Amino acid sequence: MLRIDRLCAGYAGGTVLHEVSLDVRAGTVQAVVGRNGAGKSTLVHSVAGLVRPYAGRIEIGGVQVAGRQPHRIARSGVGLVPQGRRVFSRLTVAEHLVLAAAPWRAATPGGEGWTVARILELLPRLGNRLRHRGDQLSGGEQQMLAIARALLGQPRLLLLDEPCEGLAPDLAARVRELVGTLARTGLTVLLVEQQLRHAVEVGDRIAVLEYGRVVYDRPVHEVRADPDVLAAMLSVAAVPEPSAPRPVPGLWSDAGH
Ligand SMILES: Nc1ncnc2c1ncn2[C@@H]1O[C@H](COP(=O)(O)OP(=O)(O)OP(=O)(O)O)[C@@H](O)[C@H]1O
Repeated sequence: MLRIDRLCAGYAGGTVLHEVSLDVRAGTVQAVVGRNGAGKSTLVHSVAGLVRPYAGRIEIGGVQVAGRQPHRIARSGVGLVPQGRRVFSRLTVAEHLVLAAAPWRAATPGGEGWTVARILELLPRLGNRLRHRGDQLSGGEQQMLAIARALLGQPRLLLLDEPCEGLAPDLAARVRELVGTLARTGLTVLLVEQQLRHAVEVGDRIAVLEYGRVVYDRPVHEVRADPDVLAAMLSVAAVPEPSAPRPVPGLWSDAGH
């Protein structure tokens, strides 16, 4: 569904991604792990059209999109959940959802797509926060909103850039659970994670990016079955858990967890 072939990309300062290739099957989660500065966000931004590749191909559903404008890539079915959530501090949850569900993005008449109602069914906590502004939400709620906003664009491919960053461990686990749920609806997911042990919880394939190069890319069962590889990769990707002051109970539903 997503095929990245020998992608080279970077900034005025130099090349960040060196001939990166990945093949992501429809309805699967491809996790990409790597240290700070390995090029994970640059990869995600290249697929979303925010960074213009120097060379290589990016095919989505067989269509080459590398170098296209970001809005064209979004309309071809790519949703981005950016690092740091990027919700608007002054807009309410309802306003975010209304904007994201703009008419040109409306779900298909057959009801196949994501609607606000379906989103609120999946993430009921957002329904109780409709009048809250972005800056009044917890980190977990902001993350849910960022995912909801991306889903309302009716993506076939969802790009998630470190969605668990800065979340308490239990909330981070729920985000990964949600990612798994979304993949089971048929969505294809490219998930950037810093920690391998989190990536293996949800990824169908795990790739490791080091200094802008894919140094490892295998199905998750092979990663799990090979403790030596796991240890080596953990030393690549291991970073401490983000410290969070306290968990927020009942974030995902009013019935608590
Ligand atoms: N807009 C930019 N202009 C110039 N250099 C950039 C820009 N964005 C990122 N870089 C550089 O590109 C390299 C890769 O950064 P990138 O953000 O892709 O890494 P990352 O793996 O996502 O890191 P992190 O885990 O910290 O988000 C880094 O050296 C970074 O300083």
